[in-house]
Amino acid sequence: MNHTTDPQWVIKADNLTKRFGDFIAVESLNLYVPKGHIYGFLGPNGCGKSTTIRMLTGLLTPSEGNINVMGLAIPKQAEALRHKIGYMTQKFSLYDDLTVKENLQFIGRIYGIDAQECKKRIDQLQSTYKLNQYQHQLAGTLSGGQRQRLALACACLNQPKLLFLDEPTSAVDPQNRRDFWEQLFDLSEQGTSILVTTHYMDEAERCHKIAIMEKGTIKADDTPKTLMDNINAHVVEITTTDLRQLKQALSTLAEIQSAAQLGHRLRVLVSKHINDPICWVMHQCQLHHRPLQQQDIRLVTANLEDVFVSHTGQNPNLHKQEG
Ligand SMILES: Nc1ncnc2c1ncn2[C@@H]1O[C@H](COP(=O)(O)OP(=O)(O)OP(=O)(O)O)[C@@H](O)[C@H]1O
Repeated sequence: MNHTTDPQWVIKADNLTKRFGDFIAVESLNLYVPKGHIYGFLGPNGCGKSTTIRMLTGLLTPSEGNINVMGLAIPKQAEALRHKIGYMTQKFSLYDDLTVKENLQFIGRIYGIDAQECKKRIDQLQSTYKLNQYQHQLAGTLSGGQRQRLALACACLNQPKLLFLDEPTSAVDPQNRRDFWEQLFDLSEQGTSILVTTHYMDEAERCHKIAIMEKGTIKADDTPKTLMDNINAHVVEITTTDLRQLKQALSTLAEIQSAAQLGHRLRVLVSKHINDPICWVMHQCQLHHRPLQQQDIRLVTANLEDVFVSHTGQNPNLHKQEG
């Protein structure tokens, strides 16, 4: 593949592999992120998302493969890349014993931004990310949402054209997550491309494109809508009593990709090769002495969580709790 500057892609990774001893954390991964996109990176805990980001940002040397980020060959030109990107790590690398403003000033000095220009940008960022009233507060005393806004402000101080965000909303309430995504769309509109990892399906659905990763490889990548339209399963919902036992019974069948309870409903993914999933599920329930009425069962439209489960065999919310 030609690794000269290609305006269409902001990230191109070919055959990327990372081994830690005998363990393969990332295996022959190909990733293409179009310029201007918010690109979501999904996958269970430990599937290799952060390792991939660390290779893409030049912090970790791949065992094999080629990386080109914004026209730069990585890791060879990692130093040049550092000035062009922003990176918000999972732990929001803030200095707890510095104030909000001091954190921003410190980052400004690391980037070598001229003092007057830096002051202007800090004023702007503190205003954009609603940090003005906290500017003299120690970062260590901020709430989760405030820390997140400060971390994003720090990542944006050098006006990057590409942002890497590793689980940026994990400690943040729904309203703050919503506001955060509005800020991401503002950045996107201003021409910033964004690669963001998340375990939240509602966030994944907001992305222009997503990749679903499992055990070091990408299982699927496309727009959320295309992935939902082309899911390789029928999605069936059952409303009846004894859902726990029904779930146990259905889960043993090879044709059932997953069965998950949602309140009074059981959401079941049935293999696509079953022609009439309603009839087939009703028959299986009958065989397990749990007959269903026609009104107890219906075909529903796939959501992104169904897509995730069909590719990874796992429930994204379980990963969050385990993580
Ligand atoms: N320096 C290292 N040495 C050995 N193993 C490592 C190292 N860094 C990562 N790993 C392993 O590589 C695998 C992938 O880890 P990674 O942090 O990339 O996962 P992730 O998809 O980002 O997970 P999460 O969603 O929990 O953040 C894990 O099994 C992890 O233990």
